Amino acid sequence: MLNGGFLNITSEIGKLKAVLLHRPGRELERLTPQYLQELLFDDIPWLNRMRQEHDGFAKVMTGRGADVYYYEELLEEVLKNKDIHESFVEDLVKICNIGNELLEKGIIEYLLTKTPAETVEIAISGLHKDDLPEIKREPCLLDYIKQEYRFYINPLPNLYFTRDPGTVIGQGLSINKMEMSARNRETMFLRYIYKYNPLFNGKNTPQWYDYNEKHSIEGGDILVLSDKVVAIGCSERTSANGIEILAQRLFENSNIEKVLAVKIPFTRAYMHLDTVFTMVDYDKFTIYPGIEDRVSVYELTKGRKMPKITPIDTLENSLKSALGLPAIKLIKTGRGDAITAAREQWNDATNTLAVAPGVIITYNRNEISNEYLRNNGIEVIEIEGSELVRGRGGPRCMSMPLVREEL
Ligand SMILES: NC(=O)NCCC[C@H](N)C(=O)O
Repeated sequence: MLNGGFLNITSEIGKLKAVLLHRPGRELERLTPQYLQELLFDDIPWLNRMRQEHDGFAKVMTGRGADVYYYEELLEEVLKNKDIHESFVEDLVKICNIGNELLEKGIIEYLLTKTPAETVEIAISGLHKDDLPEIKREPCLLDYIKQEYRFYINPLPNLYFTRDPGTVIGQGLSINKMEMSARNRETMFLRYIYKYNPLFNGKNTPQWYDYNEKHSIEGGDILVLSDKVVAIGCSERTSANGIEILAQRLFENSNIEKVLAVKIPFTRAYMHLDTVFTMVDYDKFTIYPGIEDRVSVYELTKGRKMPKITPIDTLENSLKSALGLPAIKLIKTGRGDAITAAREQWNDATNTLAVAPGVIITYNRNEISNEYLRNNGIEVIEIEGSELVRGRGGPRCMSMPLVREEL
């Protein structure tokens, strides 16, 4: 097995040492009511306030001893190499499916006049049609038909949910295949960072999955429960096929011995497993009440070509056996009250991020759930999130842990 990389995640709760974020930028100012649904938003955030809130989130993590890295900075470092810049620009235009060769060529030429920082900015916030200087060419039908749509390169307003495009499992990295096309390009950025940024030490870091694969897997569904067990939600975003493939690779190439496939209802309100269930301490989880009875759990272990599958009766039993614990505690959001829980789950009360065992970050707006977590012995650090929450994600969604202390 390869050894010597920087990445190391063997639990959900070990002290957080390094994390990858994206500070919301101009891409959020390119959301319009017309395209909200397509871009997976429910409302239009106020960017300045959102950035303040995001800085507050980052500050809590640095205050707790974690190094904070930003997508935009790691990618910019990589693009300082001229050849990599060139290949990135070509891949960027290719993945956007613009569909007219001359136009694509013009956009590539334009982007190659930009500095690495400017290219990163355009790659994330999009290329508005008005920003492209006139290219000498005959107009194509696309110019007329798609006139209403204002971008050659779409903005990526969901990039601040860094949890989803990539996941560190053990000492390796899964570059995920997004189910939603609005988010596909995010994974390509991570691939460049993994391959070329020395921090990721790509040569010595195994890659478990790639965004070019056929079956979707999104990071919000992957919970690294221990150095031997991973839970993966089968959801609106993560396919059963993807889970099987990733599981078998982990069994063959890492220390992981068991994958719990947790099928949750396929609906936007519970888009990923971490929107209804997160780990908060050695033996404690927070859960959206009622979901325990609507999930089915399958234990996957190493098979000859594909994993062996054993259905397990309850989520609770699967966790106890996987973690080797006599008992676990499921702490219900909204103190178990159906209306409070539904309201607070929508605002990501269940989507907590542990910075150490029993110490979690949550949004301050979820008052009842936060108080109930405290009553159950959890230290809750609250952050502002009135604007951040409008993209439908909480502290766990907004972070991609790179290194945690071993338990
Ligand atoms: N892990 C997560 O649940 N991430 C939240 C992603 C929200 C984003 N608007 C999306 O729909 O993909």
